[in-house]
Amino acid sequence: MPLLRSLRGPADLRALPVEQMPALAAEIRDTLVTSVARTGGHLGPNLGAVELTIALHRVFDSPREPIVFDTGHQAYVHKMLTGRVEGFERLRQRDGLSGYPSRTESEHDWVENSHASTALSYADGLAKAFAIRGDKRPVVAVVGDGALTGGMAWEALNNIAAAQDRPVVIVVNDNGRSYSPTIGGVADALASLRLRPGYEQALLAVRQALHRAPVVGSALYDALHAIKKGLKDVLSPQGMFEDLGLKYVGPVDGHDVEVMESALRRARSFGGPVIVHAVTTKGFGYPPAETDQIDAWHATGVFDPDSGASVRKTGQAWTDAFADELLRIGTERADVVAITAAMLHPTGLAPFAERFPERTFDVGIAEQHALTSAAGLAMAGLHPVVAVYSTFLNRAFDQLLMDVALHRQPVTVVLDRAGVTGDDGASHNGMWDMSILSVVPGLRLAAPRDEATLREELREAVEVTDGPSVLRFPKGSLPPEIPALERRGTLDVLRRGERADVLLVAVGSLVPMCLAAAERAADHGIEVTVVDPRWVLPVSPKLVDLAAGYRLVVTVEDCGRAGGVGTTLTQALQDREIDVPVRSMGLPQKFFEQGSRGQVLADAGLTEQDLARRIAEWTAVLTDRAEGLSRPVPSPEGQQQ
Ligand SMILES: Cc1ncc(C[n+]2csc(CCOP(=O)(O)OP(=O)(O)O)c2C)c(N)n1
Ligand SMILES: CC(=O)[C@@H](O)[C@H](O)COP(=O)(O)O
Ligand SMILES: [Mg+2]
Repeated sequence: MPLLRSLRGPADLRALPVEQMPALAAEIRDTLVTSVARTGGHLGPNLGAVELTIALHRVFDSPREPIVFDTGHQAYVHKMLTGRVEGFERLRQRDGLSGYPSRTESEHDWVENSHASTALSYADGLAKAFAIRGDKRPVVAVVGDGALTGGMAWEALNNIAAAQDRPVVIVVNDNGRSYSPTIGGVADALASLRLRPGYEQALLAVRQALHRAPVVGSALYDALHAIKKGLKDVLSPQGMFEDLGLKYVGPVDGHDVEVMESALRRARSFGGPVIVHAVTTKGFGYPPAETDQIDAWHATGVFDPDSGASVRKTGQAWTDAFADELLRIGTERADVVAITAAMLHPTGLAPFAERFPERTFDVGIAEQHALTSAAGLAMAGLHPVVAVYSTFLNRAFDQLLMDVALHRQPVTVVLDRAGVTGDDGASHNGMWDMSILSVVPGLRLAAPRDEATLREELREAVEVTDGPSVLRFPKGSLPPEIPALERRGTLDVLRRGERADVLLVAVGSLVPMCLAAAERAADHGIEVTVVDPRWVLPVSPKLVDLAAGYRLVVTVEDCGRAGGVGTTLTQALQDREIDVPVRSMGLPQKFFEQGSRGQVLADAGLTEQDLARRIAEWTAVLTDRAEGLSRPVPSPEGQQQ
């Protein structure tokens, strides 16, 4: 039986001789490539964490001694070694294996949030709790060099370094990259440490040489001890970590299990906070992932394992349209600058960066800094465009509220992956932005429905000069163009019902579904007018005027219902003392298990069938309450004829 599938858990792994580890690593690597080729996933990061994870589970007794993975996208090997290798057939799929650690999957998994730079804070908390209970077990955190550029990581390090008797082993998995090469002073400091010969390597080489030399017994021990002391003085570099009061072990070859084990055992023996600096290569052992476009192998779709060629071609993506329009704007306006939080390619800023390198800033995985730095750029007369995934904006809410909006600074935030993303699980769905941003005074938010409105609304956003403007669009391919019948202020009328039965306010990516549902409703004699508000914040007075003429208003959004368009429109109607009933459809405030976008939207009842049925139910209730539904279609200015 192959070695990997013979392991029931870490105890079996620890029982194997270290000489078998290269064979096990090769098997794991082969399983990663063949499996992720079928499902898609984070191949590059996991190929880089094979030996490191094997060594961790041979030195530490998970789950009793917690191993916390930062971001968690590199925990596939951890899952394989903790009894879940069979689950990779359905990686990132509904009822399959999560692409991140999952507490419901295994007691070995502690943290399932995929937002970076959190692991050290969890480790700090765990270590403090153990210390309070007089428990001396160590806590291990695996943090990437990218995640180490996030502010929380340094807040945690500041705390971890404060207690020299709390055993926290921090494994820095340093492959020099987030998606792209990691930027900034932290990256440079790691690079300078990385370039120095590793104490562990040298020690292992000396030990192997001595074992071959005619030296035995105490003479061997004395020689080794003397050499270790000498090596330590010469090779063990001083660095930023030791200045902080953290012991430092490394740099060590993160692809050599024996060396990693030695380093981890030494770190464990300290009994206090210690950094093990593992040097790895993203995509290690699979040439396509090591050579061309390493960015692309960070999170890959389905591919041919033999050639590395991507198998599934998708249509033009929302991101591409944004990238192209921003580039055009950048050629027209020298004051427009771009900011990314270590995701230049995924957020579509690469073309802008290529053309305007001096106007593009990669701040590392530091969204909070990105927003406040953008406020600074704006205060000096520029117009920053900050491109982040919707879910990652959450951590920069206060910066957007107080550093940008309070100061009425013209910053444009572009939220890619807004709405349900699905296969990256609960912490990746962009389902929070319209809820949290609806409370920001002076903020304008647009939700384009197609390429034309994306380009148009991006241009409108960068024209805003007295506060933040936000654009949100989903992951994936663009829909066909959706023309408007007419424009009223900022809103587009997309379909006109014969009677003022129902006004359907369709937001962004769900417009096609709403139009289809309106046709279904019409088949049952219910007349539905469909409008796209385009700018959902602030609520358009034209929308309020229009809504006043209908018997029922239904809002549909790919975002949490709390604080969404349904809520803000209801409040706007109340403020005008207009008593038209509003029914809002959106995502329930819950954490969705991984699945396809379609599956999660269906779970939330956001399908044309569900929407048509709900409209029929609501109108039936209203019919029971009132004498009939039909009202004359309101005149263009929204008043009754
Ligand atoms: C707050 C936050 N911003 C952005 C991301 C997107 N993201 C996922 S992994 C990753 C790069 C992580 O780099 P590193 O920590 O070095 O791990 P590696 O992939 O190199 O192993 C980024 C930016 C995220 N998960 N969380
Ligand atoms: C782990 C992480 O946050 C990202 O790598 C995430 O997987 C985004 O994937 P997409 O870019 O495919 O949406
Ligand atoms: Mg990295």
